[in-house]
Amino acid sequence: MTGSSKVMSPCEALERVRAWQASGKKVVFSNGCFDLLHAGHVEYLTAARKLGDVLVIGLNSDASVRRLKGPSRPVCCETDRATVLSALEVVDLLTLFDEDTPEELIGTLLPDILVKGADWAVERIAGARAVLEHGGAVLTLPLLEGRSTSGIIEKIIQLSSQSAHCSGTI
Ligand SMILES: Nc1ncnc2c1ncn2[C@@H]1O[C@H](COP(=O)(O)OP(=O)(O)OP(=O)(O)O)[C@@H](O)[C@H]1O
Ligand SMILES: O=P(O)(O)O[C@@H]1O[C@H]([C@H](O)CO)[C@@H](O)[C@H](O)[C@@H]1O
Repeated sequence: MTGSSKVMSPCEALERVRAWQASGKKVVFSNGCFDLLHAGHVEYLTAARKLGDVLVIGLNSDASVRRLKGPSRPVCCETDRATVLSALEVVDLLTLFDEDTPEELIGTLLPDILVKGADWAVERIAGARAVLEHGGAVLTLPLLEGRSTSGIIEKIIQLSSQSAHCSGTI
């Protein structure tokens, strides 16, 4: 499917997930803000996809990201974040959620495998209980050290203040 056709409403996503599961496919789910995509995201999503047959992403809406990461975030709007993520070959389906956590979405979709990066302890992962109670698995994947969206933002801020000093504008 092309990028845009991978982006669906939660209802459409549920239909697709149930159809995949009915045909014996293992559905992997992960969620996140995915603001400025970096190599850690790509490696993690590639590894997540290999855990099953299809990868479904729950993407935080702009309002959700703002509540979680502060008023200056996200840098990229939800439409752009969805476009970038769904262009990755390893992503099979993407749906937005507006809540603070994907608890409700995961409880509805009931994926076979729920994955987050190792920055999240399993007991803190939203939706873990529902997936485990339904016989699924909850896993964390290693982080690619030194990569983060906030780190990229910090680096840009530092570089711009250095260039401002050099040009004498501050
Ligand atoms: N360096 C990394 N290596 C592997 N996985 C990562 C890495 N950074 C984030 N992830 C995973 O990617 C998903 C999305 O995380 P998120 O969008 O918060 O990335 P981030 O770079 O940590 O952003 P921020 O710095 O704004 O918190 C999460 O499941 C997280 O565990
Ligand atoms: O991009 P992040 O900050 O890794 O994504 C968050 O993950 C939270 C996690 O699933 C623990 O619950 C989730 O609650 C939050 O909505 C973001 O997706």
